Amino acid sequence: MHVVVNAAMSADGKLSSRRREQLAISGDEDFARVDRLRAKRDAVVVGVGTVLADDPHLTVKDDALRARRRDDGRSASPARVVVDSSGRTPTDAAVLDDAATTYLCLSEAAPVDRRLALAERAELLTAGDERVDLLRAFGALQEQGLERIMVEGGGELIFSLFEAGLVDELRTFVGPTLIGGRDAPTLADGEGFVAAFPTLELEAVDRLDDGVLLTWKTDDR
Ligand SMILES: NC(=O)c1ccc[n+]([C@@H]2O[C@H](COP(=O)([O-])OP(=O)(O)OC[C@H]3O[C@@H](n4cnc5c(N)ncnc54)[C@H](O)[C@@H]3O)[C@@H](O)[C@H]2O)c1
Ligand SMILES: Nc1nc(=O)c(N)c(NC[C@H](O)[C@H](O)[C@H](O)COP(=O)(O)O)[nH]1
Repeated sequence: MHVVVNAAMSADGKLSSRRREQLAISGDEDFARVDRLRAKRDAVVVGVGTVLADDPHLTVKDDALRARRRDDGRSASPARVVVDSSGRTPTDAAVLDDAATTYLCLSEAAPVDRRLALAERAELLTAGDERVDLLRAFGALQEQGLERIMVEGGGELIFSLFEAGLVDELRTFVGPTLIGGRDAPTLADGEGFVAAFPTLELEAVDRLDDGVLLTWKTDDR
């Protein structure tokens, strides 16, 4: 399995404002790059915080990219995956439409009524007691044939994936804006590391829109 985390952040490292609403940090060029990256992957993963804040669709948008996937015998868009301990994904969320297969990674804490409501629209996987056990959940995704994984956020999930040692590559678009705010989500939130900080190796620096795309490889994979 190969896991690439992709996100856009402001010049001061925020993914959104303290209101946690969807905020376009990327410009057209970066969104087109994200679309090409999606088109190359087997699955696109987000945390439920991102579903609740952004209601993303996570599909490939460009017709030529969709057609190329179909020509290769694949679905037009990769599978979508939501990491959602207690099944908070709304049943009318855009990721649950029929544009692609969707997996919900739940924990044992997800109530039965939520499971029943969501099972009609998604494949349910369970790993972990209170929170989703990401090592087990990603192992289950691999068993489904999902090898090339892209993670699109948010900050809580990204931190946990680094903590679990699951990240191979990190791509961050740093946009020309400053958001600020101690409560605004950053690229990696969660508890934070105090020792054994994951180290990264810089692979590429590319100017894009009015910002910069940084491509990093992780050292410990
Ligand atoms: N700029 C970008 O590229 C970008 C991308 C995605 C999201 N965002 C923004 O980020 C914010 C949402 O991010 P977030 O950090 O609140 O939520 P998130 O998307 O990271 O989801 C976190 C939630 O996932 C669930 N979860 C289950 N198991 C988990 C585990 N082991 N580790 C971590 N989470 C687990 C928990 O309910 C947790 O609250 C929104 O403001 C959104 O607009 C920005
Ligand atoms: N690359 C990127 N640049 C941004 O400026 C931004 N805000 C996001 N945020 C990721 C988030 O999850 C978005 O909501 C989905 O990228 C939307 O995906 P859709 O168009 O609905 O398929 N991602």
